[in-house]
Amino acid sequence: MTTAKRNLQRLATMGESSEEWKSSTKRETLGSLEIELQRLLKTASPDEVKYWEREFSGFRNLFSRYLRAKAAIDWPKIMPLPENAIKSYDSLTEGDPLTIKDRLSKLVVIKLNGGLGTSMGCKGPKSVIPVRNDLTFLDLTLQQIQFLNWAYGVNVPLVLMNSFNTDDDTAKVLRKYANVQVDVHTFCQSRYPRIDKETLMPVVKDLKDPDLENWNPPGHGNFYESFYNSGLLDKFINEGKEFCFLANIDNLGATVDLNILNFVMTDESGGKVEQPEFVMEVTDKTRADVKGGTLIQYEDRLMLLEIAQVPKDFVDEFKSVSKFRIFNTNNLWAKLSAIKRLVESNAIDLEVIVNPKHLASGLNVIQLETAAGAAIKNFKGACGINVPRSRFLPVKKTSDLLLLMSNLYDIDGGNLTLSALRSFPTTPLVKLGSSFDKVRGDDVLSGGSDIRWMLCYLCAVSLINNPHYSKVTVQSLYF
Ligand SMILES: Cc1cn([C@H]2C[C@H](O)[C@@H](COP(=O)(O)OP(=O)(O)O[C@H]3O[C@H](CO)[C@@H](O)[C@H](O)[C@H]3O)O2)c(=O)[nH]c1=O
Repeated sequence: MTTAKRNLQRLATMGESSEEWKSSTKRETLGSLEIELQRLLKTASPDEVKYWEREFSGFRNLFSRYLRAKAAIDWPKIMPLPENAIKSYDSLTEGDPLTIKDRLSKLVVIKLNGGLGTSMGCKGPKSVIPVRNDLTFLDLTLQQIQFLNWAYGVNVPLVLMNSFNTDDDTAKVLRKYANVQVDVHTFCQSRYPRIDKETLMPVVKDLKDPDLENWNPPGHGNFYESFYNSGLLDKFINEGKEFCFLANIDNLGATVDLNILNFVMTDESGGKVEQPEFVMEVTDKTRADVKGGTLIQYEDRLMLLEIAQVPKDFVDEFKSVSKFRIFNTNNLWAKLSAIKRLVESNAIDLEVIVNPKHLASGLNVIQLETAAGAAIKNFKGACGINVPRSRFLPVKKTSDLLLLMSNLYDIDGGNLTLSALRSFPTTPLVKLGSSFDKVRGDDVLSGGSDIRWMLCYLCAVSLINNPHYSKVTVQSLYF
């Protein structure tokens, strides 16, 4: 009798729920996966065997957590956040001005640079899309750090976590920063096999097959392990660095904040309160914040809840701003020695997010991912800080980009601030028709811009400058 038939029989006789059924069949898959991974390893070129062994060890770990995990979050178990879970940003101070330099010298800035510009119709890394005056996310990020280093006479390094999708292109682009006064380091996150949705086995059959469709970067939660494996974590600890500030490269509001830096590095309680090893910057949720994550209290712990983990029936409730009032900006501060301790003891236990995809070949696959903020529950004394919206300027769609392209924001030293000429403290809600989904039709690395997009931009700039408009809706333009 086949495994599937045996399971069917068990289901009929034991009256198992469909969730239990799914879990039990998944568990039986682990053995088959092991055989498949061993077979795949034999197809690796001899000089890459060690690399693949390490990647598969991480993948095996993630896959078995996926098999062990309960299928969905138990919605009624979500509790209101405890009172002290989220600190108010206004309660923080910069601390002693004479020691700011000392604190900055113990900081490392890390930007998550594994994402592509595909959602805005671009090939290549998202970070090389021009935002303003032909300056890209990467240019502006470097300007921000260079400005900080000049202002305080320090040398805060910038680390980029690339993925196999962005590593080569980023390396090419980085050459142009040879004269910039910022120490830039890069490392590449893991590369895990995409899984056939039906068989739950890796799609790839030969490790020499160059087709990148067979692989996925396993989410930014992979940061902790990959940073450790890169050797950079140890290097920075040995140099006396204490904290890292980690953020999405597509959030230009994620600059180094001296108040939060002082909060994580200074024990003002004289040892009475446990110092936070981890801080998540959250912000008041708006109706624009539909995709992403929020902090919840679950099974007596703080937990990041991502939209992908929300059962279908509760998605509207999750998106509402009444029950879930705050939003994870993904600006995270983590103590380097704590990352080392947790990785070495295999104690970073991130919820597995299952991301279904449909490949060009027609195959339905799943990719397993984790989110960096989910580690909040593993660090000691972790908390959230409710930061002003100016620290969260995400660019996920061309409509977000339009705001940053327009003169709604002033730029100084790579930092964006809302123009004083704007009569409202809020930004306009921009809705663009589908003809403006793409930044440009060609490769972002090769330059050249899309004329329709530029016209739309010019039109919107004039709307934004008019204080009577709080909404910009451009469905289509004819010319
Ligand atoms: C999946 C993945 C992403 N990235 C990079 C690309 C982006 O710069 C950054 C965020 O990735 P996204 O896939 O866009 O994640 P996003 O949907 O924005 O969600 C994150 O950021 C949101 C705020 O924008 C938070 O509310 C969510 O809790 C958090 O998970 O991380 C990587 O470097 N590696 C990856 O594997």
